[in-house]
Amino acid sequence: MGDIIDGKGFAANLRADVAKGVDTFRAQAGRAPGLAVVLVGEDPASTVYVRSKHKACVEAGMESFEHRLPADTAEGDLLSLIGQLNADPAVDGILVQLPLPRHIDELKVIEAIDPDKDVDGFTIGSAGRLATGQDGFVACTPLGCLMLLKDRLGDLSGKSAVIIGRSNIVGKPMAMLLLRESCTVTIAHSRTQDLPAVVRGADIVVAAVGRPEMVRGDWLKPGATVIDVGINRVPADDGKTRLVGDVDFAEAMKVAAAVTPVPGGVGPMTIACLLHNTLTAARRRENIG
Ligand SMILES: Nc1nc2c(c(=O)[nH]1)N[C@@H](CN(C=O)c1ccc(C(=O)N[C@@H](CCC(=O)O)C(=O)O)cc1)CN2
Ligand SMILES: [Mg+2]
Repeated sequence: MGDIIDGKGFAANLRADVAKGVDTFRAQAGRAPGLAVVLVGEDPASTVYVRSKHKACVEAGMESFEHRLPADTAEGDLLSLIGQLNADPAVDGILVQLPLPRHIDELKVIEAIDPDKDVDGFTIGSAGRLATGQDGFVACTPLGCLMLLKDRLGDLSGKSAVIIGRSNIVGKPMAMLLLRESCTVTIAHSRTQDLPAVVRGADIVVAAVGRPEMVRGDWLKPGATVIDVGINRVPADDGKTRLVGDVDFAEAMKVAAAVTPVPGGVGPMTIACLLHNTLTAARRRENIG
């Protein structure tokens, strides 16, 4: 039986470390780090995530500036709000909760964020900095996955990693991070031929496709480390719904050395890494170590 990777516990420790860092920052800078969170519309999941981010910020001793805009907000109004936040000295980090309503061009909005305040790591500037090995912000979910992998495995150098999914916010930055750690990286996707055989070659599997329990136990190399980024809501036996990942957890646990659960694995790391990035942004802006 493999081990369960306790992302929730790791995230709680990271948040406590950030809170200590915030105390030190406040003593040095005479102010708290500030995060602006922008939510457009009332998508129920996004509303929950934004509330969690606000609560986590306050618990870490940071300033949280919440901007809730109606679903029919004009793109131009959202862009001018981002312009104001870019110019606001109390704001170290800016986050626009995704997805945005369909009439708004997500790329245009993200690109309006100052890369020095891009704590979500979604701008082209941040992606470019990551790809070229310069200081920038790494998207929170892949950063959280990397932290869990390094905690579990130590040095990742020479390991074979397969990432299933090629999104800009998880798959691609994850590949860059693992390459930076000297892994041999494969990005698999919907057109990959014989995906089970590709996954079977991996010491590290990161599943980020959004397909419930797609990765089966017999796809895994015995002793692999499995990071499940999927958060899929599926019907449960009692007529309600339950959350499952992209990996069949019970099967994976029989073959792998360690697996992240859903919930309680990667998800909590996303918010903890957001706080981590915001503290980093504040330190950089104040030129503090
Ligand atoms: N601007 C952003 N938008 C979105 C991001 C992001 O990082 N930045 N990521 C996701 C949503 N997300 C944070 O925003 C997020 C998703 C999931 C979790 C989490 O803790 N999940 C729990 C389960 C929660 C549940 O019961 O539904 C878990 O996995 O244990 C936190 C944050 C998309 N948008
Ligand atoms: Mg859109």
